[in-house]
Amino acid sequence: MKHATALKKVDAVAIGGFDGMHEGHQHLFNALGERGAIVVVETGYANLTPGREREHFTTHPIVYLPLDEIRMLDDRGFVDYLRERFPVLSRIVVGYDFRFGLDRKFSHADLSKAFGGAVQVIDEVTVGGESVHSHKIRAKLIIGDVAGANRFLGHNYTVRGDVVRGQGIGKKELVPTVNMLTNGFLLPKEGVYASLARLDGEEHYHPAVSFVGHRVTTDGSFAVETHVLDGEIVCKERIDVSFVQRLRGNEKFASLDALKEQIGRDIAAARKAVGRLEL
Ligand SMILES: Cc1cc2nc3c(=O)[nH]c(=O)nc-3n(C[C@H](O)[C@H](O)[C@H](O)COP(=O)(O)O)c2cc1C
Ligand SMILES: Nc1ncnc2c1ncn2[C@@H]1O[C@H](COP(=O)(O)OP(=O)(O)O)[C@@H](O)[C@H]1O
Repeated sequence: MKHATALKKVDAVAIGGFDGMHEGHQHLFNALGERGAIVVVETGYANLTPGREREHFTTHPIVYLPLDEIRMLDDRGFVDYLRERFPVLSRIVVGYDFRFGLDRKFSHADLSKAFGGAVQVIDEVTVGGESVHSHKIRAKLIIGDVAGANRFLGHNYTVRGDVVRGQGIGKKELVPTVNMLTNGFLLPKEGVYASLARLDGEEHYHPAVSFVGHRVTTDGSFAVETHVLDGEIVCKERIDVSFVQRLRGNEKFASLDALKEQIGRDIAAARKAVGRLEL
């Protein structure tokens, strides 16, 4: 949040790490009123929505607290710390498993006692009978289950980054692709994905197919590259790639022609998966 004056009006906060801004987190945010803010406890390990990426998934202002500043506080110390920053705070929203303080010693019950005001505890949020948590979303991405990760997130898993130059083979001999850096984001398992791409901050997403992995058929280097399905495009600075469905694993082909044929099949499969999808 930019203005210290705005903090003075915040009457409710939701507290947590909030990496992913997933379905469970959204239930907390829904309980915040008009003057509610999100308090992110920054561990430095967020890789689903690193840093300010979280701001794409909420309309509430976000205040970032470094974990080092609060990890040693006891329940009273933590409440004092919050009151200092939010002088008219009357409600704290946390999840059923919220813990804080040294060795995660304190629970929402301790917070309730120390705060005196309202502590609203959100029940466990599940999807398909499974409890939603950031670490489970990471586990799904690592095995390439982007569809499963998306169900937990409640939105398509999206990585953003600067556009970089590729080897220059794609455009000449295969298909044109936008290569990107994905600093800070966890990438799904190496392979080919039906995706949606937003180019240079455009409003809408284009259906696309993305490759994540070592280009074992060509120079062996690691790349995240996206071919947009709906014709010639220009993308110079930034690209957002949302992963929708895994199509296949990374493979080494005997020739560029064999890879090109497979890419043709990937494009057809991606078109089927995302051709008519809109965000
Ligand atoms: C849809 C798609 C699928 C791909 N699949 C593979 C693959 O299975 N194995 C591989 O080594 N490279 C794969 N690639 C990456 C190509 O090797 C890469 O596009 C080529 O090296 C050109 O790179 P450049 O854009 O940097 O010039 C794929 C690329 C796309 C667009
Ligand atoms: N599935 C869920 N149901 C209800 N509350 C949750 C859920 N997941 C997280 N929360 C709450 O959201 C806040 C942020 O939790 P955090 O630890 O960052 O999420 P996660 O457990 O997904 O890593 C905490 O108050 C936590 O209790």
